[in-house]
Amino acid sequence: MPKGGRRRTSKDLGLCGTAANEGSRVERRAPGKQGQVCDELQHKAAHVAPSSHGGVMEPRQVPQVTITPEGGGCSREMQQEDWDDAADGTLRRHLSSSSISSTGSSAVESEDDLLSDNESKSKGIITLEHLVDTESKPWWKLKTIVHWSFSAQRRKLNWVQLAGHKGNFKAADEGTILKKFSDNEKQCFEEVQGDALLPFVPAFHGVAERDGEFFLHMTDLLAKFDLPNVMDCKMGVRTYLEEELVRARERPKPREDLYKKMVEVDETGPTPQEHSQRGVTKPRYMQWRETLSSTHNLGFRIEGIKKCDGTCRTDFKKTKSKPDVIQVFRDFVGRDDGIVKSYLRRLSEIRRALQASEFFKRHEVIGSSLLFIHDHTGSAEVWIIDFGKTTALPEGQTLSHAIPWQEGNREDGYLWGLDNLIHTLECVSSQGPGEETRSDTKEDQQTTETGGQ
Ligand SMILES: Nc1ncnc2c1ncn2[C@@H]1O[C@H](COP(=O)(O)OP(=O)(O)OP(=O)(O)O)[C@@H](O)[C@H]1O
Ligand SMILES: O=P(O)(O)O[C@@H]1[C@H](O)[C@H](O)[C@@H](OP(=O)(O)O)[C@H](OP(=O)(O)O)[C@H]1O
Repeated sequence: MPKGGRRRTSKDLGLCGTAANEGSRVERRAPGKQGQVCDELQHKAAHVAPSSHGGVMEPRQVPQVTITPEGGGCSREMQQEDWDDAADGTLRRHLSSSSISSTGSSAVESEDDLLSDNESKSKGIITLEHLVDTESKPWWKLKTIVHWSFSAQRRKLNWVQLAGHKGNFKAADEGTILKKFSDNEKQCFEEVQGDALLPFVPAFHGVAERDGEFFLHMTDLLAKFDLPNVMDCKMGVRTYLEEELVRARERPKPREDLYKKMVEVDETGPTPQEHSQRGVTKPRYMQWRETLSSTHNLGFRIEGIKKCDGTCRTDFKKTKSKPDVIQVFRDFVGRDDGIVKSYLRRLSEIRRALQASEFFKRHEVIGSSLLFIHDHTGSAEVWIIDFGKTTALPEGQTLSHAIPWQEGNREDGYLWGLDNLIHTLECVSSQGPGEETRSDTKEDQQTTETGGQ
């Protein structure tokens, strides 16, 4: 979740050349090389792309993406089947303007851009549309195909960013991705080395530089899956930092973008004053999001789901009640009880690890997600991602992660949310909820003190 700001230099980051420490190793790719790699990839793609006419793809074989009318831009990457569809030249896809590879514009853009997320995070189911007619666009304008060598294609076709900020991710070497640098997140990655949580967070490969910008280099959790189903659940009862609350109180800064997002979902959301100023403060928006979704009543919320059939949904802002959440989970896992069991096992392991973790005890974990991934082979995993807003507590202070938040105590409700999440999945399982969780999780058990912004 690193925010805009100016570009970081290695000096800003306190990095000098290649540090000995693996955690702070900076990889560099020479500026200009990317263009060359891109050209090579274009060249290769032109020769390996499935085509009935020698090496070069014909315009009519180019897949694009369609967002259904109710939709905005769902984060969406090309899927394997898209490629297959492209091969027989029968499908055509349109892509929302905010999404990656939207316009079929110049192929000069970086291949990495194909991993970028779109502007709006939600709302659309992507569908295929059969090609009736063809537009003749030169193949070199169609960046959806020309960027990847065949070996790299499969992984990239699988990749999806379900939540978070646009453009935060880039492709990297086989099985890895780059996330925009945040000092806070880097520190967290370094601190979990040696902690009980290590087996549950993506492997961290250090800091990487691309064309003067810095990134956290980490394992791509989707890489080893075959057409994965992916779900992002944001954990905790609170999604903003206490310091954001304090700042907004001291210097309230109503934001129009947040006001617009609020009105888009619920016209009656803003107060009369917010309507007249056409702005809401960040904590106010975040609290509204929390109470509208299941963050407040369950301690987690669903941010997005991508299924193996290529459909992608991030329109869960109002998915709040336990039965509604259970229904979404049920749909996500299909009727596969084996997958549910694997997820439950993994969640129990994560729970044990959290309880044993020194890192967890000493950090306020805000905005972090659990990423659920499974595929048709029966493989199912859950990973802890996004430490962008995970903050160390003052020396000597620890959190229970299970008691209600009151301003000042910095509790995040993570464990309470995890128990509710486990209970939700148990309800999805054919065996129903177990005794243990049934007794200690209850919807709406936690009340939070918002401090009102
Ligand atoms: N290591 C990873 N492997 C595969 N996919 C990942 C990985 N990390 C993140 N993602 C994808 O990217 C999305 C956003 O990740 P993340 O939450 O880290 O981004 P962010 O920009 O910090 O989000 P936010 O703005 O909510 O804090 C996830 O929902 C997931 O789809
Ligand atoms: O999910 P929505 O409704 O799109 O709302 C965004 C979401 O809650 C992000 O977590 C938050 O970023 P942080 O977690 O980094 O605070 C972002 O704040 P931002 O607009 O200030 O980036 C919100 O706009």
